[in-house]
Amino acid sequence: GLNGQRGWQPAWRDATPKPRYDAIVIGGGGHGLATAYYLAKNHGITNVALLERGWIGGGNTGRNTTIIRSNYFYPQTATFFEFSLKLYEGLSRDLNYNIMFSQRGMWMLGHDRHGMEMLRRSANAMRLNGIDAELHDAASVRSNIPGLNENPHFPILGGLNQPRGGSARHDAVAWGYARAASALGVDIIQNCDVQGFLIENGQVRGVETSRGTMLSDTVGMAVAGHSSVVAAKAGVRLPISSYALQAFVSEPVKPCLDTVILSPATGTYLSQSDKGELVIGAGLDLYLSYAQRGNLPWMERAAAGVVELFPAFSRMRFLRQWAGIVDVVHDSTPIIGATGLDGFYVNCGWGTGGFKAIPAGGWCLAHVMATGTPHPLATAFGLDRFKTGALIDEAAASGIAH
Ligand SMILES: Cc1cc2nc3c(=O)[nH]c(=O)nc-3n(C[C@H](O)[C@H](O)[C@H](O)COP(=O)(O)OP(=O)(O)OC[C@H]3O[C@@H](n4cnc5c(N)ncnc54)[C@H](O)[C@@H]3O)c2cc1C
Ligand SMILES: CSCC(=O)[O-]
Repeated sequence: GLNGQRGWQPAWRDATPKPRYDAIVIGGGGHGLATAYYLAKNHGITNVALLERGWIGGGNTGRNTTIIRSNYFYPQTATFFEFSLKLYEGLSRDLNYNIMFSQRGMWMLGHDRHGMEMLRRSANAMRLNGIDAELHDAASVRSNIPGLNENPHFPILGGLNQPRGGSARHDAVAWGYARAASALGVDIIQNCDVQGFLIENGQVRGVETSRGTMLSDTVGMAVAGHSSVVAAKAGVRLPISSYALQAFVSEPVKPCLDTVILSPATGTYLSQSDKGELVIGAGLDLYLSYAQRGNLPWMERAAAGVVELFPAFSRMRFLRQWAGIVDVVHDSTPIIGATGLDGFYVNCGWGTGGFKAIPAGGWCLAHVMATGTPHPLATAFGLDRFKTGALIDEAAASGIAH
């Protein structure tokens, strides 16, 4: 076995449910796993159960196109996503697990004067928030990204680069948090579907699951596209609509693209994985759905967008296509915090852009579960903003998938 241990050691204990925990986290994606880890690491709460109805990382965290960036507009969101990026920068060391975070830069392309105006606005907002941002003219974009098309339909007028942006291996983020949380005492419990809540006088007392009842006065939920469905079991309504967001990978080829590109006008974003596949994203399905599968119209549109940018890729073949169910909210800003049911807290509303938020999202959900008060970075992300109207409209920065 490894390091002289007896036999093969799993990365995390496949724990047997206990009747009572100090905290329960529902959802074995990145946000749930990070929450469980930070409950133990930051707050010393180790008698924690992480409940996942399938396998950890099987939801959006294992299905996304892995773009990490922090080019948001408003101080609240820019500060939050920049904190997340900073956590990502030290995460392999913190978890002692190589998440393969590659700060290869992240380019947003400007194809017309409106697009360039948006990029200038984004760059100014980033610099005002102390975030690295570089505006480039067309010649500089082309010198940094060889092979871009001379395309009259989508001319390259310029681009915004965030040099510290990039991508990471999504499975490794989930597995790294799971292994580190398990080592601190967290019970990782897979194949455990949360089917109901125990509630007494407005206070959560536990959950009913496919593997029995587990008691706790503190329950956190991070289930992304299934947030409305699960919260409804606790009598909590969330302003979330669930859509399928698709992604694709091509057959693996030799290294040909060494950065991350988002092209709002073509509705395409792409990078090249370490295995050599082009990782391609496109837009949301325009109808509500829980079907984690792709369809031909988006494949055609994604292929068209890639070829408009890189004609040389027109001979490549798609290898796989899939979808995840994303949790879209009206202002494209997350919801982290209390729900009105005492002891029950949520982390959701990430829509198409919550992979980059996993470290900070877990950090802040753990904080409010441990202390009962919102983390300073998440005070603006409360559910109450949908009553007060204090929305933070990040639709323009939250990704190009809307
Ligand atoms: C195709 C695609 C591309 C994307 N690209 C990017 C990107 O490039 N950059 C970026 O920042 N974001 C991106 N995202 C968004 C990002 O993937 C998500 O916002 C993020 O992964 C959400 O993490 P999570 O832990 O909240 O949810 P998930 O990883 O979906 O985990 C939720 C878990 O909850 C479990 N669950 C659900 N119901 C129950 C229940 N009743 N009981 C127990 N468990 C339950 C599910 O099985 C699931 O494993 C993309 C998403 C998709 C689908
Ligand atoms: C799915 S859009 C990717 C992102 O948020 O950078």
